[in-house]
Amino acid sequence: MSKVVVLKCGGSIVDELSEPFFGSLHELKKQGYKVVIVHGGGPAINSVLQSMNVQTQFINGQRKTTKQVLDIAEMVLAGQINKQIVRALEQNNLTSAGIAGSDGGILTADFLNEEELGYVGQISNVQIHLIKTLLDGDYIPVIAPIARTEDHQTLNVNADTAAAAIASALGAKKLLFVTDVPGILKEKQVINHTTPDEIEEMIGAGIINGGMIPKVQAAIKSLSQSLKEVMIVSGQSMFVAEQSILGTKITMKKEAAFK
Ligand SMILES: Nc1ncnc2c1ncn2[C@@H]1O[C@H](COP(=O)(O)OP(=O)(O)O)[C@@H](O)[C@H]1O
Ligand SMILES: CC(=O)N[C@@H](CCC(=O)OP(=O)(O)O)C(=O)O
Repeated sequence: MSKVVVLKCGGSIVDELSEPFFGSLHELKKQGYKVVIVHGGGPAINSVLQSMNVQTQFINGQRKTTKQVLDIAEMVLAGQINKQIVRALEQNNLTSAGIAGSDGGILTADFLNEEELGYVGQISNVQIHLIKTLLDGDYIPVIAPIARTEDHQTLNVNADTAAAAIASALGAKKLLFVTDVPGILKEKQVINHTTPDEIEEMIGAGIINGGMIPKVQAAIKSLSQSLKEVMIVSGQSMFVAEQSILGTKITMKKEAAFK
């Protein structure tokens, strides 16, 4: 298959995707990339839960998911947010098809920690057939982070983790986390380039915290021979500009970035 780029579109930014974001997608397609979008929707789930007076809690970046929370998460992710992104892409002349990771057997998962987290999945297998079929038809697959167990129980999956697993399974050349900050920030400055070792130090020092933690952890886990760099970029700026991508680049080692 031709070159694939996976974009993880954070829930923090889905309402604010702007002209430069769609311009970047057109630019990637022009450069010969097939684009896959995996999206989150944490803030939208929070607001529905709040309107229903249901308490919600995160443990290490994973939402504690009771049966009631699972139903709401699936409704918001695979319904509201998924369709919102497809509509925005179509409005910007990008043909797309919205699906969930639970469709076509894409994401199989085990319970991550049933006792502590409830219906939260840890991905055990990715089946890429449906994604490839859509890419072959020139659709941008837009994937909600919902998985199934081997015996068909639906599970809620952190979207950063889902994007990294899908990028690995597709042998993607690029994985970009599109979020509401222009990259990893240190003393209010964007770090242009960093490595897993430096990231561990920044987590230890509290420089990287909250929602940035599952993102950088997923990024590190996905680095491989085929996926040599992962980017964290803003959904409000053009992240593909004159062949170079703006944001924070994560590679195994510093030198690798200049090869
Ligand atoms: N060092 C850091 N640099 C940038 N953002 C950080 C950092 N540490 C924590 N964050 C937080 O991570 C957030 C992005 O993660 P998150 O809210 O989960 O977004 P998304 O919905 O896009 O996944 C930022 O808005 C910021 O508040
Ligand atoms: C298990 C788990 O935490 N699932 C996430 C799925 C959505 C998500 O990850 O959305 P963001 O990318 O906006 O954070 C949740 O319920 O919020």
